[in-house]
Amino acid sequence: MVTIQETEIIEKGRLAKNRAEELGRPILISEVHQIQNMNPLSFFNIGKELYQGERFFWKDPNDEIILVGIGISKQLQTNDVSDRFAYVEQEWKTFLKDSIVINPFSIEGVGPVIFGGFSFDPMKPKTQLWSKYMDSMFYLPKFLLSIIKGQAYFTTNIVCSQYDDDFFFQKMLDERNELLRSVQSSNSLLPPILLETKEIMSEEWKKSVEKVVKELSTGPLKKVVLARELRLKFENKVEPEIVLERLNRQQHESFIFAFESEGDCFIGASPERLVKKNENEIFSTCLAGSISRGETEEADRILGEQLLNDQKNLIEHQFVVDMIKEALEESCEEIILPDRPSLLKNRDIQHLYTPVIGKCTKEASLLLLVERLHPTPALGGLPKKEAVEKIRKVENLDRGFYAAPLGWMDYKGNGEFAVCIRSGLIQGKEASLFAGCGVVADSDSESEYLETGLKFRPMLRALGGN
Ligand SMILES: C=C(O[C@H]1C=CC=C(C(=O)O)[C@@H]1O)C(=O)O
Ligand SMILES: [Mg+2]
Repeated sequence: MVTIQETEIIEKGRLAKNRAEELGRPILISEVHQIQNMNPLSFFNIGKELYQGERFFWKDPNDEIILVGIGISKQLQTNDVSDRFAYVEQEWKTFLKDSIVINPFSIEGVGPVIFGGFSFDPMKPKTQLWSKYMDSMFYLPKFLLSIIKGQAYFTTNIVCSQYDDDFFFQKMLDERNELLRSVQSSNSLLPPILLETKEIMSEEWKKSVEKVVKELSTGPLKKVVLARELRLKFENKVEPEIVLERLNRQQHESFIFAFESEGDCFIGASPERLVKKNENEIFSTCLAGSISRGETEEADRILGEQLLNDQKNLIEHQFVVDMIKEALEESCEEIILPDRPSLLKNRDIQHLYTPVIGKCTKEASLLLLVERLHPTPALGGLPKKEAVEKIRKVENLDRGFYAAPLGWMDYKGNGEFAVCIRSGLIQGKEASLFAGCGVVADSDSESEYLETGLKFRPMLRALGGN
């Protein structure tokens, strides 16, 4: 059992209350404790009863940073399309001002950390599908479990107003202790039973790929990523906890994420980083160009070789490399990347992969980098603006958070965002899965269709499909 004994919260709470009174606005108190290790999935599960719809889960491919948030102590969100990145940045800064942070550890990902993201295209008319999610949406959790390079930390965030008394702080601490006490209880959840899989407008989708291919050889567009949807029906309500546990097991070398909102859950296992910032160190990833995995080691190696030498895929990949390099050049003093892609192999698919590292200038904040990079031509196309407009026009899909940046940022400005592909939206007894592919002048609609089929597999398997 995990317990947190000593606590400064009550004492500092009085200080925060006075500060709130003086300034006439709520003040954040955040307290960090080092704790014994606990299973992050079990921690996510115990929030189920009291905090469903108010949880998030994040794990990077190397297990270096795992974050699980439960309860919402503050939301930063807007549907205003202008300057949404700067808006979140500004709101977060303002909110942190005058806060009281009790954190003896100088490591990333502990203390006040917000988690969330930005929808793919705020200009695309919203449908019912994503009605529970805003275009920019972040949570500061009440309770955050951070497992950083194997060591567990627990952050309690309390937003206190001038009207809060000792009783209020004691209540939060009781809530925390209750939560930590129940970590060991295991719940028996029903695995999803898939009843129906429906491809949404797949023939129309192939036609739009063909149409875009024709335009690519004549107009200014060089690449457009087109996505499609699978709608699934289940016998019972799908439990995100089980899906998360399976994704974590089946796609362990990916970013594993879940982001709940009012009963819906956006969830997935993405192999693609958008950007990570640790002080002035920047890491990004170019991932585009795909082929299937082989049944045997030899067959797999041959497929990999084929991909590494395939002109269509190399071009599809190079657009991403050029754009990411250019976007980072604006804010980085130094950028290092290999001159040829290597292979990144996931369970169902292999990709062309180019990692990028850089050293950014002082002015470059994480969200500024996210704004510059999103969407890379692995998700949008090239040129960026024209490609996004094309997608808005021809795609019969409300992408919502699919292919969008989702991740975390701490109070020191460090953080990481993944590109949320290989993902789906769970809604009670139904779910939508999304997959897209880079359409270039040499694309063939049937092969692109099959490629998206491979990209549905990780989510389908985790949801009990084949
Ligand atoms: C858009 C997706 O994948 C991107 C990432 C890697 C390879 C891709 C490709 O080869 O087309 C896509 O650009 C998706 O999985 O939905
Ligand atoms: Mg492709």
